[in-house]
Amino acid sequence: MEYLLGIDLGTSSVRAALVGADGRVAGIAGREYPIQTPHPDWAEQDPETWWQASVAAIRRVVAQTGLPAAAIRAVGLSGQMHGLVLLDQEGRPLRPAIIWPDKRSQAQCREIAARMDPGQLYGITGMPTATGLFGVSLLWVKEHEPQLYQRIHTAFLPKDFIRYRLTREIATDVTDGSGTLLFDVTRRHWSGPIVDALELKTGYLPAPLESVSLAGRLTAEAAAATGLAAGTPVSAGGGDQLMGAIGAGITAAGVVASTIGTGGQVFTAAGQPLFDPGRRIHTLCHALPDRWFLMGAILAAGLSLRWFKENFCQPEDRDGAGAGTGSYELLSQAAATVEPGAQGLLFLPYLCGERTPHMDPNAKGCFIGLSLAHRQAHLVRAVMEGVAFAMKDSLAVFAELGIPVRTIIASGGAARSEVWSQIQADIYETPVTILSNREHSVYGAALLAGVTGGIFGAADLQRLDRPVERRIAPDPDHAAIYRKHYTIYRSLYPSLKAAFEQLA
Ligand SMILES: Nc1ncnc2c1ncn2[C@@H]1O[C@H](COP(=O)(O)OP(=O)(O)O)[C@@H](O)[C@H]1O
Ligand SMILES: O=C(CO)[C@@H](O)[C@H](O)COP(=O)(O)O
Repeated sequence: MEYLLGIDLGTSSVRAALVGADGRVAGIAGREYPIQTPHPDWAEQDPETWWQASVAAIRRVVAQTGLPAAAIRAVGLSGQMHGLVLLDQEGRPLRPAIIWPDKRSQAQCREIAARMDPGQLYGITGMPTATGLFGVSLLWVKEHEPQLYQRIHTAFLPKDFIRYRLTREIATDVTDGSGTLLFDVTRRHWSGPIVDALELKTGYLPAPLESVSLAGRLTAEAAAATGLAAGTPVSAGGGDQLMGAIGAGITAAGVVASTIGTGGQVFTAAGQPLFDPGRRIHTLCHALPDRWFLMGAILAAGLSLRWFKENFCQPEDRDGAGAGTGSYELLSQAAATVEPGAQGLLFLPYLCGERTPHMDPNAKGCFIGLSLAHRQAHLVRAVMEGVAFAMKDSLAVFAELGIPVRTIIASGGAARSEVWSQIQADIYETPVTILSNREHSVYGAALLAGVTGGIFGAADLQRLDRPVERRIAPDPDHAAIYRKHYTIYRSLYPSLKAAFEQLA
């Protein structure tokens, strides 16, 4: 049988998966790396570290499956979105990549709003202006590192660096391009008027390919490093959420994803670009050439629970052997002992500011309603519920815009927890489905490589069987409690906005 290799360059780790021509995952391996914060608001990663981690993950998954390199028909790429990677003329990184959680560029956001009407900008890009977006970070580099800016030969996105090291081809794709704030999402190309208005250049922006396109072939140098065969085709690939959509089969209206990983995303597919007059959702190019992608994104989703665990749950952290998953299991068990509503306790998960729906880098995390009755388990449950309320805000925007929500597919680390999955179904008031294969992004990257490599047709991606692990129905009694709490939750941000600004 022939196999496809998917690589997903995440924010915390890179994952490599081998998928057979029958659509089954033969093996998966990962390698973690840190986020550097040389200043409190900064978030950077070293592209060379990404490459070394990718090589290690590829070698590990190939060794695990024992497959010969010749059996791998094509390589596909998925990656964390919005980050800025800058190369010099020799193809060397000019500086660490500035990645999506970075918040240094608030002044540039204001400057962009002064240079271009925000409604007009959103109408072209489909992106609300926010710190951490490629275009905003690029403007920061131009203003703060002008000498380095002059030496930019290539500006592209995180997974593009991995493709470059595999093939030595400089390229990007429409899905990642459409997350930059410099892209015309309807025309699926860089926007000349925006680049001109921000006094940037187009010369260093690679032509955007459709995700299924062949972007290059593995060089002898990359073959030696990875153990793969020289000449193996490599597809353009795309942003991790878009590859996740391919992996989970989200290619038509009505099927919606709720992903609670480090960040959280609610997304679906559409036959045409759709723009939110409130500029709360992101409209991106879908990985299928005739489709678009509508997404609400929250910043501290799983990250909120991780923050709580690491700072306030030392015994659980220790008892879970520090392995991450074990300690989350203990917290899930604790949350399950508490009634829905956490005895009147609410949590706002704005630990890093917020994107959808508030688009406010100054928003702050809060527990509201604390009393002497509350124990640690109540706080854990409130964190899980607060994250689900924040995700429901995106579903509420979808409802307002007439975007249908018939099925919700949950994924990310939170879908490993029975209690958190039930909380999602109860708060969304919609059944939640969990697929057996939870690694949607790396799986989607491999499937798309199958189209590039000629194993699948694009239509097969939609038809492929995606076995269901479980379906969770909302509990009507819980839903009634959460409906009341959600009304209170929604009233809190407007009441606290001014205080958040003063605390910033
Ligand atoms: N067993 C679990 N129970 C509850 N939450 C979990 C569990 N495992 C992971 N998580 C949550 O998922 C988050 C990690 O999600 P994951 O999708 O693995 O990360 P990434 O965003 O790096 O891909 C953690 O921060 C945690 O909040
Ligand atoms: O910011 C977004 C989407 O807008 C994220 O999708 C990032 O692309 C990183 O995702 P993870 O590495 O947390 O899965």
